[in-house]
Parts: sequence; C-alpha cells; structure tokens
Amino acid sequence: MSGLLKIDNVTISFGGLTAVDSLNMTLAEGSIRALIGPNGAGKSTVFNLITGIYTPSKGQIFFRGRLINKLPPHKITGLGIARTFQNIRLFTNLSVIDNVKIGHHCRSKASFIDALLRSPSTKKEEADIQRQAMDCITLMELADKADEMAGNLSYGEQRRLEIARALASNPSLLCLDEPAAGMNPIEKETLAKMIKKIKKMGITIFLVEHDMKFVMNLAERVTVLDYGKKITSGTPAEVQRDPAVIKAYLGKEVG
Ligand SMILES: Nc1ncnc2c1ncn2[C@@H]1O[C@H](COP(=O)(O)OP(=O)(O)OP(=O)(O)O)[C@@H](O)[C@H]1O
Repeated sequence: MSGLLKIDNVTISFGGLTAVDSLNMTLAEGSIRALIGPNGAGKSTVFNLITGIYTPSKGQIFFRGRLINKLPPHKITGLGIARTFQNIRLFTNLSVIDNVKIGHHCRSKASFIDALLRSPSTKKEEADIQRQAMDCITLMELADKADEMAGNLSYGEQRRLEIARALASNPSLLCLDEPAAGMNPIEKETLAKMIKKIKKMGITIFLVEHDMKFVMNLAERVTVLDYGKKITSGTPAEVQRDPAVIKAYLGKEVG
C-alpha cells in the first residue's frame, strides 16, 4: 500500500503556543488511521492543516504526492479530501437530501448561466447529483429520512448525515473529527459498521476520537499526540501498552 497522505515535519504555532510540533505521518491508502491524544493535544489542528483551514508555519503536506498545504480548502476538497467537524454543522431547516446535495457543490460543473437556463446538461447533472446524494444517504442508512428536516433527526443520525454529506464530494480520504461523540453504544456500533463499509469502498479513513474502545476496535494504526508532538504510532495493541501513552493520559486506562 502506498502513502496517500504525507505530513512532513509540520509545525503550526499560534502566538507562543506550538499546537502541532514537527509532525511526521504517512497514511496508507485504503487504511483506517486514528489520531488520539488528550484534550488540546492538537488533533483538530491537524485536520485543519490537512484541509487547508490553517497553513503550516513549517513543513509540508502531500496528497498523492502533490503539495497541498498552500491550497485553499475548496481546492483540497476538489482533490478528494473531505471532513466532518467536531461540532455538528448541518443546515437544520433543510431536508436530509438537500444537506447532502450541498456536499456535491464542489464537483458541480454547471455555471451560473447554465443553472439559470436549465440546459439539458444541467438537468442531467442535477439528476446525477440527486442519485449520488441518495447513494450517500443509503450508505449511511438514512434513505427513509431523505425528505425529513435535518433538525428532526436524532443526534446519532445527524452525525451520520454529516458523513453522508462529506461522502458526496466523492473523497478518497475522509477525515472524521470525533464521529462517535455523544452517541450511545448502539449508535456507535452502527457507526463503526458503516465506517468499515466506507473503507471497503476504497476510501481511506482518518479518525480523531476520544472513545478508546471505538478507536481500538476500528483503527488499523493509531498515532498519539501530546502537546502537539507525536509520542507514538503503531497498532492498537502496541499503542495501548506504550508507557508514554499511559503517562500522557495520566494513568487513565487506554482500552
Ligand atoms: N486558531 C487558534 N488560535 C489559537 N490557538 C489555537 C487555535 N487553534 C487551536 N489552538 C490551540 O491549539 C491547541 C490544540 O488545539 P486542538 O483543538 O487541535 O486540540 P485537540 O487535540 O483537537 O483537543 P480536543 O480533544 O479538546 O478537541 C489548543 O491549545 C488550542 O487552544
């Protein structure tokens, strides 16, 4: 398996605070990688760096060998990197399907004039977007809720809808920021099953998550950050018995 994403010696500082410090990571294509660490370790900042929200103070980020850390977020999405956020960001007054159709926007080829004139090519593109959006919500087991307002969904369903929307941009790398947060054990089990299905479709998964049981059952490799620095990287079993990890979590059980 080749490296899909390469984070090469990346540092970002905010004033006097180094949020991510000389980070090196390579994500194998088709894998599930987790990034864990205590609160404030820099995990979301890594996602913000990959998706172009932040620019590294030092270092480089490559996606399929292409330097991406100077590209704006929409270009990075267009190259095939999608993400969800720690806090749910849905249009609660729009339907489930419309929330997902918005995720297609970055792939849409229709110009403003095309859309106004509703040319045959625009109509065909609209039909394709509708079909692809249905595929995404079917995958996340929300097809029967397609016309419901997103705000009426349960918490677990809203989190799944966010993933459906991210999938609508047809990514090859999907970054999930705390996807299981606030879910009950049954919702977490359903989510884990869906993430495995997404992986089987060939999409690489990069996951930030606090729920250790969820992470250890799902990820093939786990990278641990503390105060912005990578303290270790390995299989879930290796990471769980690493003394540096146990110390970082202040003696809390990891597993
Ligand atoms: N835009 C910013 N300006 C200033 N400080 C920032 C900014 N973004 C992140 N930080 C700081 O960087 C550090 C890492 O934050 P980050 O949100 O990446 O941590 P995290 O590991 O995702 O934490 P959590 O698990 O609590 O979500 C924190 O100290 C945070 O306050």
